[in-house]
Amino acid sequence: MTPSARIAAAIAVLADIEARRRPAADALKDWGLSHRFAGSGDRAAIAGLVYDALRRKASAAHLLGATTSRAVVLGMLRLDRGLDLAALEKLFDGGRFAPDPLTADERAAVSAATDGGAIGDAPAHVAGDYPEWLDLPLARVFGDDRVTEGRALAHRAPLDLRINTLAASKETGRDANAPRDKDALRDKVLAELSHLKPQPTRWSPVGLRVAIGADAKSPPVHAEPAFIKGQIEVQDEGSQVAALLAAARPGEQVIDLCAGGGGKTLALAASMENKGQLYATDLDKRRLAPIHARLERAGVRDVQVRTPRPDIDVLDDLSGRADLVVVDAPCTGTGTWRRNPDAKWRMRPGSLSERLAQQKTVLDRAAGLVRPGGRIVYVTCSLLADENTDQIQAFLGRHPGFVPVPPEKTVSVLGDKAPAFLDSVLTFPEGLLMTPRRTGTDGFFVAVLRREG
Ligand SMILES: C[S@@+](CC[C@H](N)C(=O)[O-])C[C@H]1O[C@@H](n2cnc3c(N)ncnc32)[C@H](O)[C@@H]1O
Repeated sequence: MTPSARIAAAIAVLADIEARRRPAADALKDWGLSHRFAGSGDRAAIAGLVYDALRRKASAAHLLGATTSRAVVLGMLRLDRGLDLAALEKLFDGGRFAPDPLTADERAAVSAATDGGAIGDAPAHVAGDYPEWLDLPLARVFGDDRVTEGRALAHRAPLDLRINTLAASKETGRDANAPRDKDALRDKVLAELSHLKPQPTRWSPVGLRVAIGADAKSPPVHAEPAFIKGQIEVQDEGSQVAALLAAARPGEQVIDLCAGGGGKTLALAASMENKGQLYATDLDKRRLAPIHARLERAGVRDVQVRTPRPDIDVLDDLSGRADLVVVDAPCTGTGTWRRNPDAKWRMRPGSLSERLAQQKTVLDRAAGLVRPGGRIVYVTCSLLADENTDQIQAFLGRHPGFVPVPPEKTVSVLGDKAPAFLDSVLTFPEGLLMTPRRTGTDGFFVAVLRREG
């Protein structure tokens, strides 16, 4: 397909998303099924256009003074990809598979935008590309910075990988993860993945980052020998750091209460160097199911999966015994808008209240599992105070035996990176917040709560 035809296809897919209020992934899949001639490169490019347009939906529509899919794609190409009038006229040339030529109004609008994507006097939620109803909640956390925070959330996310240090002992046969074995593994993985040009991540000592171009597909990491051998996992650096901040130590009794597919469980198991006991559970057994294969592949030996059962508390025997309970809570996911731009516009106030109730339930359950002197680590991938600091304040009100550990202490596990990390995050008495703008990661809130002995 020509670049123009790909743009026309992206406009059609966006129109379908809007008209039928359906998820972008479904609309893209249907488009692929009804256009079987399109190759994988075409599909990736069209998906890239659709997701980038969703990322910049409000500012692009504002630039063009219209909310049609055509306006949003055109605005995105100008604001996000920096195409000037001449380049856009070449693409919108009215050819057989191309979008219609630009109108006089469209030409004027795209010419008015400055390079770098500024759009003048737009209100904060438009310039920051987020739903208007979230302006007040975001202003509460970020103040005037909410526009730049929103802009950073409207960029494409890189692909982050976590090196599984447990694979080092699998390779060497030695039980302990000696630092030299870990270094050797990292060098080996870097060499094996050199075609992806990975770079070490800024904060996580076990992270690698792969940049993804505008029209490029995410590389098929699952087919890499390093992945098959359990040496790498796909995990955003923010999620890696959240797991590191939990500071699970070898020999501890740790519960991962919202384990889902096991992303954090695997990282916690690596911190524990396969020593101690990690219990993984989730409310939803379907979400938990993939964890078994992932644990196997990663060479994790110290995890017991406790699959939920109706009318039975599968953690009953652990009451008041855990050194650490990790609550990777269900949340609105506002910190992951870079990866899910579709979710940004689909989010409704009702889903926030639902998540708040779930967070309260799961935090209260965690409180009953921690031993005196033990800790709860509460994590969300949300930016909203209601789900983060407010939720923790309310918890502390209900459970006066817990105290928050100050972020200055929590970050010490990052070693020599701790001071710069602390300067980058937003800190609160209850915890800390990473954001794409501040830490280059997805948005993650982390609170550590110690049960007094
Ligand atoms: C953010 S996801 C977990 C992601 C996972 N930890 C990972 O790193 O891949 C939140 C999880 O909480 C689970 N959940 C919701 N309410 C729960 C509850 N009351 N108890 C336990 N898990 C719950 C959901 O099913 C969902 O899998």
